[in-house]
Amino acid sequence: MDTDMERKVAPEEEMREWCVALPKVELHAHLNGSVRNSTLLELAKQLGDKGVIVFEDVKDVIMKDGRSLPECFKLFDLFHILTTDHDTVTRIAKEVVEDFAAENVVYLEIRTTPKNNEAKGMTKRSYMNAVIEGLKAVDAVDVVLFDSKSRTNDTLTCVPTIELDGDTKKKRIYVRLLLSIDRRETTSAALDTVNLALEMKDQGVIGIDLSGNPVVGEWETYLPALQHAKELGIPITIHCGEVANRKEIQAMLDFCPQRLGHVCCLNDVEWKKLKSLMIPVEICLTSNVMTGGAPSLELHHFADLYNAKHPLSLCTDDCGLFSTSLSNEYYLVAATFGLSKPELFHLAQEAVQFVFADENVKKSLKEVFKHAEKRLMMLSEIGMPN
Ligand SMILES: CNc1ncnc2c1ncn2[C@@H]1O[C@H](COP(=O)(O)O)[C@@H](O)[C@H]1O
Ligand SMILES: [Zn+2]
Repeated sequence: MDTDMERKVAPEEEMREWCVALPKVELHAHLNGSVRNSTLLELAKQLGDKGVIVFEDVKDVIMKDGRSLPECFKLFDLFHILTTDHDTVTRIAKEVVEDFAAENVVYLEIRTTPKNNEAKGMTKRSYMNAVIEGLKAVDAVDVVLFDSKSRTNDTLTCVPTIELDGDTKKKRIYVRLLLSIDRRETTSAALDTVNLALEMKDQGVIGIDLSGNPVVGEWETYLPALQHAKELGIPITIHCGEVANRKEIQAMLDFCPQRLGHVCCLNDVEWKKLKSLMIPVEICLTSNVMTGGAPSLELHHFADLYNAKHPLSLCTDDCGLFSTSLSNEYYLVAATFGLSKPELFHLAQEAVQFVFADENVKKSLKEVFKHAEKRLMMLSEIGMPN
């Protein structure tokens, strides 16, 4: 029988563990799509007991495997019923950060749609305050939420604290917020969100996202708000090409945001244009395969972009909804496309370049990776690519 010292680990299992140990940067994660199933079930049970929903129906929906794109958006409406009060928003924000930190995400941009809900006395501002309260309530890890220019002592003296071999130091995770404009919103509501992002830039809000059901709404509706954000110097990321809307994909590429999410349904001309513009892409493998944006993992456009050395970063999109994790997304890349550990490390490290946070944070993150590289090399005697 194996002793602990001689523990034999299957290569697949060893690779999974290595992907967890790898420090990672998450740039595309929706708050309400990243909620733990156990929390959703608990919230559903409470609302079921109050007679607001039928628990058994909701339970089946939450636990179902595989979701089409239209089903996802039905589910989000349900999630929003479950999570829409200030205390619950605070709770899920706290848990989501804890979960990402637990798998060695060292920098997290979490995006969420600020919500008005008169019945709950909620404004977009109070919703965001509840999110921030959740981030501050995290105790298990050290959350760094502000830019060094707006607060002192937060980022300049970062000591990397990736724990791979039983150190007892607290882990550190940088967290920044992106405010999402939902495609159902009006121009004026979208402008409110951009103005809120400006107002909250000293509180960890560093960017704008355009998301929501891709078959709903018109590009022209959000353009004034996105233009406004651009003029204010607020970085922007856009969900692009989840469906084949030629006119919109063209307009999004012409707008040239700092980053794009998904880029699934681009035709040859659009694909060439994306590559020539070198806009960094947030790649969401599991999400795209589950919602039909990519035919399979093997045929996912990751391979084309990766081989072309296009700037990209692996992301989860909605780790709760799609039952994945960022470590799993790295594992899938290794298992599907045959990337080696040094290549995976390089991929994770490169994502630092595309974060919306300031240069001090980037510098600290580079240190984190430098430090981790030595440890990961010790862990599996790997060499890094030149
Ligand atoms: C699957 N692909 C996707 N495509 C487009 N938008 C998505 C999305 N996944 C999530 N969202 C957007 O994020 C919201 C949930 O988080 P928040 O309430 O903002 O925290 C959804 O309502 C949708 O607008
Ligand atoms: Zn998304």
